Amino acid sequence: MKLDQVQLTNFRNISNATLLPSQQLTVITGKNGSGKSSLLEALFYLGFGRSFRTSKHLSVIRHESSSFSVFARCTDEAGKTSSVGLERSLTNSFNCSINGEHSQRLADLVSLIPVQLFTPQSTDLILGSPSERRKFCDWGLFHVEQSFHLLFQHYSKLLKQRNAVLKQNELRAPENQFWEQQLAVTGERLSSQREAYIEALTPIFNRISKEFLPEFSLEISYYRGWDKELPLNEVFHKKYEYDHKIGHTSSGPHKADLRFKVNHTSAQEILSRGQLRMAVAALQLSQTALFTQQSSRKSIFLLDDVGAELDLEKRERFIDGLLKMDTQIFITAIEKQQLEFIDKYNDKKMFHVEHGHVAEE
Ligand SMILES: Nc1ncnc2c1ncn2[C@@H]1O[C@H](COP(=O)(O)OP(=O)(O)OP(=O)(O)O)[C@@H](O)[C@H]1O
Repeated sequence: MKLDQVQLTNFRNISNATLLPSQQLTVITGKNGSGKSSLLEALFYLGFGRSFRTSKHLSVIRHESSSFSVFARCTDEAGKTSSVGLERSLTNSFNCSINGEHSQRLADLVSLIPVQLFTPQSTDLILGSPSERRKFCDWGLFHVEQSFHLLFQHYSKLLKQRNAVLKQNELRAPENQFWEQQLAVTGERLSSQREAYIEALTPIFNRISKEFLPEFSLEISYYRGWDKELPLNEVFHKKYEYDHKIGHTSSGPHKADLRFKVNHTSAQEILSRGQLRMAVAALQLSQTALFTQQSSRKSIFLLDDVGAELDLEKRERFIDGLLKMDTQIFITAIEKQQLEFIDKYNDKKMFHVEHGHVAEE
């Protein structure tokens, strides 16, 4: 999917903007606080239904306005065009639309627009909590495995139910044991999909990480969230007393993690901040490659403040890699000089943002 036109209304400091981006590379420049990241944040909303900077939708609505909207006209790989968008208001009402049809189901919208993001906070993917890494893995599955979203929702619902029952100490009731069994079956299926995903990602990551960090041999491995020797229902059974004591389920795919090692030691113990960024860039490039390979679709990549993140050579390598996979890229930078190599790209568009006004250069 590629975006042909994007229209924002009352989004942060942008009252109104219409953008006709390049199908390949769109560069957005402007001073600090001009509204560059806000533009990317709006695009991120199309792919995730939320911001990458805040969990409060209301903070995104332009001051003194009652709602914001983001709409886009896009074309898929078969040449079919669609109009999609979403709106959020101060009363927290939410609406998304696909070709004029209104819906409350965010998944319908975000499944159409596969968006990835690289920001100054991207090292959280390695340094942050396991939930960041699960989200990373689940993004790939959500966009490729049709059954994943339902499976994930089903598992989350059953897990909530087990946790509620655990607090009441009624898990041994026969009807609750039935639900626990369902949780174990769903958890095993969810975990198999994640394992297969990481297995497919690993050789791609091994190749790409060597290009970004040739001096290291980075390894990625998957921890499924419980003892690899035991089936999940047995673990639930064995840990019942402990889970009851702590009031929630301590094992299962909701505890899964990805681990990164360099010479058998945690990557975060060895790599510098800049090297961690390169490892994340390699990881995201690998995910884009796998996405393209598994789905024959194109993704949209947002690179925020790229100048602060990678050195010039790695910036170029990253962008070259994404363009090779026909990814539609949006980059923000304070100054064009941070991207001095972009003259070599023919299909590009440049925009400048000043006090929330977006103009093509
Ligand atoms: N809800 C809002 N309504 C109006 N303006 C807002 C709102 N939220 C944030 N702003 C302002 O919008 C401006 C744009 O911020 P943004 O983060 O997009 O800038 P930027 O160009 O990416 O800057 P930097 O280079 O410093 O990261 C800031 O001046 C900010 O104070």
